[in-house]
Amino acid sequence: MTTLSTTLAKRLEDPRLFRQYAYVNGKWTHGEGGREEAVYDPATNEAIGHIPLLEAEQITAAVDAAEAAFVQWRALRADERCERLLAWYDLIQANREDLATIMTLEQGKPLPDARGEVQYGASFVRWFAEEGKRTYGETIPSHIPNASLGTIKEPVGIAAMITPWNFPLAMITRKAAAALAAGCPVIVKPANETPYSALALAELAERAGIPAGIFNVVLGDPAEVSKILCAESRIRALSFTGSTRVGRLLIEQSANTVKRLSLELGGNAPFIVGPDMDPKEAAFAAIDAKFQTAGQDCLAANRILVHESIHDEFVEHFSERMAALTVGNGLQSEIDLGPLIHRQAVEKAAAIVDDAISKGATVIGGDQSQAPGENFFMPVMLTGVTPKMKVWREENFAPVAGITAYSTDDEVIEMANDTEYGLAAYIYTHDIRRIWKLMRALEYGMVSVNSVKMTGPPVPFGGVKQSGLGREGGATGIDEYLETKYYCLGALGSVSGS
Ligand SMILES: NC(=O)c1ccc[n+]([C@@H]2O[C@H](COP(=O)([O-])OP(=O)(O)OC[C@H]3O[C@@H](n4cnc5c(N)ncnc54)[C@H](O)[C@@H]3O)[C@@H](O)[C@H]2O)c1
Ligand SMILES: N[C@@H](CC=O)C(=O)O
Repeated sequence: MTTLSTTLAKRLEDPRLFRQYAYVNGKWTHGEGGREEAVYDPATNEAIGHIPLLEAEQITAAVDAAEAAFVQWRALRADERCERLLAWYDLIQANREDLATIMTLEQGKPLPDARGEVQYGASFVRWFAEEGKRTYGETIPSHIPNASLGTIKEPVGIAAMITPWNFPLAMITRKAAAALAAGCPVIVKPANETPYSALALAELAERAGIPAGIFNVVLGDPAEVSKILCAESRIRALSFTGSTRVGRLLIEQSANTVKRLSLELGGNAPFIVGPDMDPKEAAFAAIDAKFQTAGQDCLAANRILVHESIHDEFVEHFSERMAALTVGNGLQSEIDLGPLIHRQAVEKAAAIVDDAISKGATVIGGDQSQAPGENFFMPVMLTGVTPKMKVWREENFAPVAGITAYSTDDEVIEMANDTEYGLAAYIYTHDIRRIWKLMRALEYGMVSVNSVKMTGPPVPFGGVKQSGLGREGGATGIDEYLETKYYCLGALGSVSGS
């Protein structure tokens, strides 16, 4: 019998990249209790394969393995770890097409976007391979007679990572490469919706010579596994990307073991368009900022705030462009939007649209009878949105664009900041004074001016308020996995100028 999993394996140049096991201590592992879960292609709702749900002792075994492997991994020179990470980078690049196919099948995003994510994910591996060589300590001018003072950087210890389904590969590499370069072993718990990208990364890590126990992928019931990871005192750092709801839970669960926490949580990005903008140019940029990954992006423009003087023209261009977007199976060519991750996401999007309409918003587009399958959601634009509506307050994570008009800069600042979130904001205007005023006043970790693209390895990615803690990427991303050890070398005799 041909199943979709044999079909998936056949689609790959290297079928060994498709693994249906967890990966612990360098071994492909099934669940000792026999529990399994199916993984579905969101475009067709067909099962692509299964994953084992590990038992509690198996999660603890991953921690044992990481603890044992840590001794040698941290003892390697930074340039030796760099070589292994660069080998991993090369293998990710060499297998880009297979990795993209796996991603499209489990996540649904169009194949060109999946290829882009593989490239994006790989770029963090290369970045941190090099950054690992620059984890400098410092020399401190001494205030203690005959002493030398300074700091050295040391790996924090075992790092656990819990990652989401919307970027199944890059959200792992941005964390794991930083931790590995710092000398930490890693235990990844990917989203159950998209485990196969993580497992393919494990296969490639093994081939790259990353030792057993250093890169582990555990699978299981998310709440069960996370509880064990949080309670485990040998895990010193926990890095999570996902919803603010689960982020809060992990803070609570990690309190007893006082872990280093990095949290990349939800967003509710405002997209502000100034009165000087060409409405067509701004509308096309807003389309890109809203609809990538079918709106399932923490950076997606959630509230589009357009100056009243160009609002109507903006809306016209936006709706024209939105109507031209193609929705379908990401494996087909010329698709702009794939499916949402599952039926609940479609139901949530529909509820947000209904709520807005019931509170007075005007709806354009979104004829759901045209949806090419159960998990698809046709793009919708809502105008006249207000703070009372869910589309304003909640991250919709769907192709639902909420638009409203404003009249002054002060008003739009207040509107933009009227949320518990603070991840990313967009400003479109060429007026330098307005840019500076808005950029400084917006309570967001990242502000992008006249550019939809803002991310990449060299930048500190992260949010303020309830969008999270810490930064990933950039010159400081590796610090999430390093401890600063201060030393005082005393009784050195007379140390001149110490
Ligand atoms: N800030 C960022 O960098 C960033 C990037 C990507 C996604 N996100 C956010 O992620 C969210 C969407 O992703 P999602 O739906 O996968 O988020 P989610 O919080 O539901 O899941 C994220 C991870 O947590 C696990 N999880 C789910 N329930 C859990 C529980 N009760 N206890 C412990 N772990 C649990 C999931 O299995 C998954 O691995 C959005 O809010 C989005 O903004 C943020
Ligand atoms: N697009 C984001 C992921 C958020 O969902 C990124 O680039 O990190």
